[in-house]
Amino acid sequence: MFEEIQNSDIVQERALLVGIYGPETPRVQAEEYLDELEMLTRTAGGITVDKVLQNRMHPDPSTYIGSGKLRELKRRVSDEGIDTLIFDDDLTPTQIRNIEKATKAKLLDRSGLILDIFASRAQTSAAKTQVELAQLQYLLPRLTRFWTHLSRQQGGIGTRGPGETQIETDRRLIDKRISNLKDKLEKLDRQRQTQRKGRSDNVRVSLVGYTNAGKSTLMNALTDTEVLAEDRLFATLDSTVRRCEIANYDVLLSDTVGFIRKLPHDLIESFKSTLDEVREADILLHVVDASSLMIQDYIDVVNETLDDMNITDEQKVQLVFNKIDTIDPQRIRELKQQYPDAVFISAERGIGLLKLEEKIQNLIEEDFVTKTMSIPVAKYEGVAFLHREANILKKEYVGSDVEVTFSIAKSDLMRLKSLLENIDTAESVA
Ligand SMILES: Nc1nc2c(ncn2[C@@H]2O[C@H](COP(=O)(O)OP(=O)(O)OP(=O)(O)O)[C@@H](O)[C@H]2O)c(=O)[nH]1
Ligand SMILES: [Mg+2]
Repeated sequence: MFEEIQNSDIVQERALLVGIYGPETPRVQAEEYLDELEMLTRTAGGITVDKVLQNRMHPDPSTYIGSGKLRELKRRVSDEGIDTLIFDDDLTPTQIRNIEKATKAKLLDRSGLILDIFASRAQTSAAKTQVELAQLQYLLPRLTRFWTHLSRQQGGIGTRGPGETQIETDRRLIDKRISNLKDKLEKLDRQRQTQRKGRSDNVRVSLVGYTNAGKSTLMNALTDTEVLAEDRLFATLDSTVRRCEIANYDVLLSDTVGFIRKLPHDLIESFKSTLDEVREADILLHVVDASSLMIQDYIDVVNETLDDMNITDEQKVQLVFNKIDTIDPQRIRELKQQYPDAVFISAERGIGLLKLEEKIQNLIEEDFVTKTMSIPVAKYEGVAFLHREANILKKEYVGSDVEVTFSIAKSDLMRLKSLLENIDTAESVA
């Protein structure tokens, strides 16, 4: 049963990729989706034999593609030695059943493929747990499919009764496993939270962006370390945090998992806590691959995913166009016009990094002010607040006052002021 879930036998499988285009997805876009699916297939270790697109108003509810196309697929599966059909959209259990029956090929959809890649790349206990949870949640509504799979191997027909029982047993097992995994994740979460405590004085910067945009390469360039960066999708699954200095500020820089369109919802759910680093960051550097053609699409996917993960827009987001070494100057000029606030860099060649650091410094300083205030000692709540939220630069007692020089985020300064106003100081005046 659990062997099936792993899907890892995709290694060197020969695959046909299948998608549709129509009123909602123009052909060029569908082609880009399939190119990306090809990259995913390669990352999973498969070989794309061909990409098949069909023009349709909607996916067919029972077979996704039309019956003519289905027959064509069936023929190609046997003629060209195709092992697997990979669909760009998620299929319903009915569609899976019907297509499997008609083509006798192994089926995978985009979510299944992404989950498979995540499973093969997960290194740490947290990532492994998160991926397994997502896989089981993905599998649960599709259990029938795996049963048809098994029943066919066992000779099929007539096994329906025992099959149903088997599914019930599997379902219970999986439910139990899911709740175990959730418990484990909660524990890991608490550990992580303890680790994060004590970091609150630093400025936190998080790298976010589409997979393969160059986040890890930028992390390496800014921190002089070696985080794995490679030309594969989802090279990074866990957040890595590194300390670095930017314009005299102690910065905690975190590198995170990349996003992709149609990221399976279960995966988003289970990776939520990995992205706590992002949630708690002061500044997000949104890294974009400047060489791609549909830049705004990629930016939108990242923004939508951040929304999905309830990452509030309290943080400042700085667009960083990477890989400018791969595009011509004319294109750079166009992009600069379209995105006047973006920074343009090549993380690999070290181009534009000083500009980027300057920008980060500006963002930090926009937010922080340095202040000197005299606070009556009696308003100890105010002083305690400062100790908690500000960087104290100087502190001196002058009579019944304490004179403090501190640097603080503007929003916290407002909170401090209203806190001080609301403390009743009648006693201290007397
Ligand atoms: N030409 C060029 N290639 C780059 C640049 N920055 C990164 N790359 C390449 O882009 C690929 C992806 O880089 P990564 O840093 O792994 O990208 P990532 O955003 O961390 O990707 P995931 O962790 O998979 O989400 C690698 O092959 C890098 O060598 C750049 O400035 N120029
Ligand atoms: Mg990475």
